[in-house]
Amino acid sequence: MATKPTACLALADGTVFYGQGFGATGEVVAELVFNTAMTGYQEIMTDPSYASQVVTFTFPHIGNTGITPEDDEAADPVASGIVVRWDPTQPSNWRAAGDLADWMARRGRIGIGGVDTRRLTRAIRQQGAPHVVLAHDPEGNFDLEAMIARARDWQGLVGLDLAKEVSCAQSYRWQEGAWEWGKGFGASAEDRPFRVVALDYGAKRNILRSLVSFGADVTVLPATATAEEVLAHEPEGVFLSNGPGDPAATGEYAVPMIRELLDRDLPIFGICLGHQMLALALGAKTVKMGHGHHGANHPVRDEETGKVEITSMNHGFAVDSQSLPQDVIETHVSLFDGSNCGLRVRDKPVFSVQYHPEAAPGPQDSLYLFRRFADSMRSRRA
Ligand SMILES: NC(=O)CC[C@H](N)C(=O)O
Repeated sequence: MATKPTACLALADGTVFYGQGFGATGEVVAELVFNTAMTGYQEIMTDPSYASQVVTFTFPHIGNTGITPEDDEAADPVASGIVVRWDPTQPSNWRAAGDLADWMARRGRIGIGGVDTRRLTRAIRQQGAPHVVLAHDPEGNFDLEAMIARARDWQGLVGLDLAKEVSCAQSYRWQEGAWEWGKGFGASAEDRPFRVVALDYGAKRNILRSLVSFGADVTVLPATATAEEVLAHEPEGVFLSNGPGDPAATGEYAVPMIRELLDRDLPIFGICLGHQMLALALGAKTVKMGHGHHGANHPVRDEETGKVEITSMNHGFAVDSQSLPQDVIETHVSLFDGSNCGLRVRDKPVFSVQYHPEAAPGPQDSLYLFRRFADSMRSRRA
């Protein structure tokens, strides 16, 4: 006799997937996205950009390397839940300090295993990222009608401001890095560290580490910090982090703050949500994508050199390149769908990318962007 399902995933259109639950019990409503990375499930789940999203992995073996505290991109998993092909197995990795399902149970995150993730991914590709309810009940009792209605009635990510929710409450100094790593890419040990203010809209730790590696002394400020508060730190450069939710929903605080900073002659570097908010501050528009880009193998062309980078991506909104003003140059383009992946302001040390140069997980082709930020601070000093 088949095992009774203990978890179920209901899509707003009424499609239901059953499987075996693991991790926490309960129910969440979220947007469902697929991620194609073959490694790095822990970094993905702890990336604050995944707030209010359930991630289905196209790679079938999730959990097999366990949980390693050094791989956390935030203190806790932020993705609402995960969908996997195979039930997680016992971890087998010398670095592992714990087990994925236990970790999820302790941190309140729901998993469902045994799902036909190919079929689910095809559905997402066809209809766009659906609203879903994911439920785990060891007794296997599910009120499907209520779940489908809840998914259908959920407002979704458009217009949702989540950056404020996941940001730090107070400012702090980030000191961990890998100086040697930066050195290999051109940071100079003789440089006095560059004073960098990093705005935390849901920053991944490996971004902060990468900034330090390339010579920054990083002070992290909360998402709602004003331009005055930023400038009080006398930054030599300002960094705008990644983060969850709709970039346009930060129009009350982040966008006007960035606009004020643009009037100063300051190097500014943005990643992902930071890129989108910088574009809004410059007068461009952002749009919601069909199913977005979530993976670790996305090809991007540098429009200024013709070089192709393989990048790590995680975004569901994008900058509309048609809306970029005259003084803004489109620097990078996705080779999957031609969408905007980078910009810079003509004659100013202000630039940003849609993808994740800090990897974690993913290839390190784009680390040069951290060096570029350090170089612009070095030139300003000179
Ligand atoms: N990784 C990110 O910063 C994501 C940015 C934004 N929340 C998006 O989905 O497009």
